[in-house]
Amino acid sequence: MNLNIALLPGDGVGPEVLAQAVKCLQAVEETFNHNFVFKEASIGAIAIDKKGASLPESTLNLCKEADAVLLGAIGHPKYDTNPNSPIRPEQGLLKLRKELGLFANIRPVIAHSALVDKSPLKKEVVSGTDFVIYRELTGGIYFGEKKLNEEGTVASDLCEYSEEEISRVAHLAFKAAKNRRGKLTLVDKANVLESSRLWRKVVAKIGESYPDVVLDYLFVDNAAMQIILKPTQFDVILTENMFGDIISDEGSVIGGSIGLLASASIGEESALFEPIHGSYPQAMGLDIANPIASILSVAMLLEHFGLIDESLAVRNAVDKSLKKEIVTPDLKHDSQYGTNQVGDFIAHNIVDIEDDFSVNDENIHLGKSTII
Ligand SMILES: NC(=O)c1ccc[n+]([C@@H]2O[C@H](COP(=O)([O-])OP(=O)(O)OC[C@H]3O[C@@H](n4cnc5c(N)ncnc54)[C@H](O)[C@@H]3O)[C@@H](O)[C@H]2O)c1
Ligand SMILES: CC(C)[C@H](C(=O)O)[C@@H](O)C(=O)O
Ligand SMILES: [Mg+2]
Repeated sequence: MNLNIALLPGDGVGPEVLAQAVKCLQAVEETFNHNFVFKEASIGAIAIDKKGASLPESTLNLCKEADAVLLGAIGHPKYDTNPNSPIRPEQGLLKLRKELGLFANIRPVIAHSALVDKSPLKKEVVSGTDFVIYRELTGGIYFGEKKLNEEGTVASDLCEYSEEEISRVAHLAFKAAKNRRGKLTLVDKANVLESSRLWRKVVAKIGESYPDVVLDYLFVDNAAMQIILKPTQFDVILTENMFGDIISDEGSVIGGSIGLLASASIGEESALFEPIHGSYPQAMGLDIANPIASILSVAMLLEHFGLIDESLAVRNAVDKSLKKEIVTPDLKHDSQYGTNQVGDFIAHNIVDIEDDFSVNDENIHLGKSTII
């Protein structure tokens, strides 16, 4: 397959983890005889420094022309410590999501069997966790009207949703639930918010056309508790933009590190793949950031294009690194392995499943558990 892939390394550890993802894509390209063309562009704080804009026009155009976008991370402490800065790295990512129409953000949360002792939660709580969050990505409070009065003493952010915005992501979530274990949980705050009540109405109506899927509802405060109390109860979680942002970072604790959680952002015509974590500025240049979230984003990219064996090959290589404990210090505090070595190990272990006799049933299950 020929694929044009736009690479946006971004800030902090973004370039370091993205480099490992690219190594893996190159290994897939070679092993399975594909042709991937990579073109790089800037976004975030580095783009502000270089071009005066967090999403330069040239970057946006490159992403629009590409088959897929692979992003590292954005964000810089000089903006985090100055929230009043009129120009911010995050604006670049939000604008990119909006311009590409990436309305569904898919974030799988899986407790890998080799890591159940690494979570701060008890092994018996996290074992068997396998759910996926469908987060609406281009609406809600992130994109509603923002106001600040002249004195700078009163501010507001509007949380607005239309039926159409809810239904397009809901359909994707129901389809995923149908292909998984048949359960969808809508997470909202319908006891308080009008927008959440609209979510319930629209999702309940759509649910009627998915009779194989059991739909239930949780208020977000309770959901935040249930996710760490009994994560195995979840299959697909559907939620609005901000709740999805928050509960996905919370969910990452289950697997042992946020450095493991990948995501796919899907639109009608574009798709972007990125770790859920940020630019982790404290780790920049130290070769300690976990590259697996970025590498598993590659697995999701390959699945998106129907390259299932290829995706499985990436997942199996990740699996091998976890089982052999070739991992970064977030998963093993005295680990001798850095970002680059973990990336090298995984890339070198990407083999066609038909030639890999070490693959066992668990690998195959893990490979197929992320349906996008
Ligand atoms: N999609 C994105 O690019 C994205 C996402 C979240 C935050 N951000 C931005 O990133 C900057 C830093 O934000 P933050 O500190 O709140 O969140 P962060 O995700 O960058 O880091 C939070 C903590 O998570 C852990 N962590 C993150 N990535 C890791 C990795 N690859 N390996 C191991 N551990 C990892 C570290 O303990 C870190 O202290 C901010 O500017 C923020 O706006 C960007
Ligand atoms: C950086 C920020 C705008 C972003 C978000 O809130 O969506 C991040 O936290 C994420 O989860 O991708
Ligand atoms: Mg986030």
